[in-house]
Amino acid sequence: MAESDAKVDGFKAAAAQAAVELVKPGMRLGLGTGSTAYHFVEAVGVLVRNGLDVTCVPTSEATRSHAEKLRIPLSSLDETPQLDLTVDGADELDDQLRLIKGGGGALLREKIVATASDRMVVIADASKVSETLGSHPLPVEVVRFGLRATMRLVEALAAEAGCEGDIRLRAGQGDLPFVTDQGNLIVDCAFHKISEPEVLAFALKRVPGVVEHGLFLGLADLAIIAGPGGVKAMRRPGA
Ligand SMILES: O=C(CO)[C@H](O)[C@H](O)COP(=O)(O)O
Repeated sequence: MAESDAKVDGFKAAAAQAAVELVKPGMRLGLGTGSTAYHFVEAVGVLVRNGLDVTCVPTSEATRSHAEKLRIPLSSLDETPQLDLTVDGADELDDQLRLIKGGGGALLREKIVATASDRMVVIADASKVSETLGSHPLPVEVVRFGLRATMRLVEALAAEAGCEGDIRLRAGQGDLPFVTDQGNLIVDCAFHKISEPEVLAFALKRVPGVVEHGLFLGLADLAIIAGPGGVKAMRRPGA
């Protein structure tokens, strides 16, 4: 039976609380996006209120406004191009800490911030862990120009990479498409099973209209997973 929303939210909060233990004075932090990262931002807000000195780079406008309300000192990657630690959620992860991200539409900034960080830590409730990626649709950020041609090419190259399924433009408000913080669109690809994420990632990067995809490969070092059995750490093999 599926856990209740309140229970799942409690697991998200527990994972975030465990991750905040990694935050040390003077750190430059990347702040993720989504309902799990929300708890982490809240916890950092408490540390800041208690006098901790940190500098944070948000991965979305939503996280920026949340952090501003908590008076967390903010910076940008232009001012602070190298970060010590980024803590972010994920839509799905496997035991090699390969991730699907972008359910909240922030994948591009999230990937840029995670890549600029010495360490990326994922926080999630246990329902996000999968044996094989693909249960969650893969978000792909695309430019508006040539949208239909880009979607056709995504479909064709993904099929060559062994992934087939429904590919659709993410809806926003009313009849409008969802627009990312960077002014791009998101195409959600319901592949159901991504047996070789590296092969698919390489294929998607060949499409000129694709800005970035939600496969985060080799980026996360540690995942903090909370569920009915408590809080557990998963490490990337070889990290
Ligand atoms: O990638 C993301 C946003 O772009 C989020 O981290 C991901 O969607 C998980 O969100 P949540 O913690 O709300 O389940």
